[in-house]
Amino acid sequence: MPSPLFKCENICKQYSDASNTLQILNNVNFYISAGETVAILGASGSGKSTLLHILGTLDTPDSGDVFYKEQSLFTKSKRQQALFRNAELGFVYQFHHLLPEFSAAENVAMPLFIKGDNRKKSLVRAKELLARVGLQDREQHRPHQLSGGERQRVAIARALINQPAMIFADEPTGNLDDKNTASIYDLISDINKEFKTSFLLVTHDLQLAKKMDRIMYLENGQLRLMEHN
Ligand SMILES: Nc1ncnc2c1ncn2[C@@H]1O[C@H](COP(=O)(O)OP(=O)(O)OP(=O)(O)O)[C@@H](O)[C@H]1O
Repeated sequence: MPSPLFKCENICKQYSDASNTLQILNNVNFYISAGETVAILGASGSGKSTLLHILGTLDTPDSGDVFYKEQSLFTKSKRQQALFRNAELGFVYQFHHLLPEFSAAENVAMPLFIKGDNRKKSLVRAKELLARVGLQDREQHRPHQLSGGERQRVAIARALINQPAMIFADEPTGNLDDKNTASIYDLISDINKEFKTSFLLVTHDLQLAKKMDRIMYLENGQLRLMEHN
C-alpha cells in the first residue's frame, strides 16, 4: 500500500473548565491516502471540527501527532505550520469566510497575494478557477452580490488556487438547499478526478457522505469505519 498522505497517531484532545473535563478525542488514529475522499460523520459536539482543525494544524492536540507525507506536523514551528498550510492545504467552511470588501476574483487570488505573488498573474489564475467552478461571469461581484451556492463555489475556487494535495471541508453544504448541495458534490467529485485532490469532509448529510470513498464515524472520542452501500 502506498504511504498515506495524512496520518494521525493517538490524537487526544480535552477541554476543561472549573468543574468538568471533556475528553473530545481519545487516541484517534486515522489516515487518508492521496486522491482519496473521506467523510466524517458524528453527532453534534462529538469533535468532528476539532479533529479537522487538528489535522489541518489550525488547532493543537494535547498528545499524539499528525504526519503529512511522513513528516511530523506538530514538531514544526507555528510559522512553518502556516507556510505548510498555505502551500499544501485548502479549507472550505459552512460559512464561506470570503472577505466582503473584495471581488470574487480577488478573494480567490488572496492566498497568492498573501504569498507575495505577482498580482496580475494571480488574478488571471483566479479567473481561470472561477470559470472552472462555473462563475466566469461573476468575477467582479462582491460576496454580498452572490447567492449562497455561488459564494461556496468561490470558496472552493479559493481553496484550489495553490493546487493543494488536500482540501478540508467543514459542513461545506450545511447552508445550502438540495440543488446547490448536489452541484457542490459534483464539483468536489470533478476536482477529485481532475486534480487528484484528496478531500476530508465533515458533514451531517449522510447522502453526501455516501458519495465519498470512505465514511468514518466519530463517537466517544474515537473514529470507526462506517459500512455503507
Ligand atoms: N475552545 C473550546 N473550549 C471548550 N470546549 C470546546 C472548545 N471548542 C470545542 N469545544 C467543545 O468540544 C466539543 C466538540 O466540538 P466540535 O466543534 O469539534 O464538535 P462537532 O462534532 O464539530 O460539532 P457540530 O456537528 O455541532 O459542529 C463540543 O462539546 C464543544 O462544546
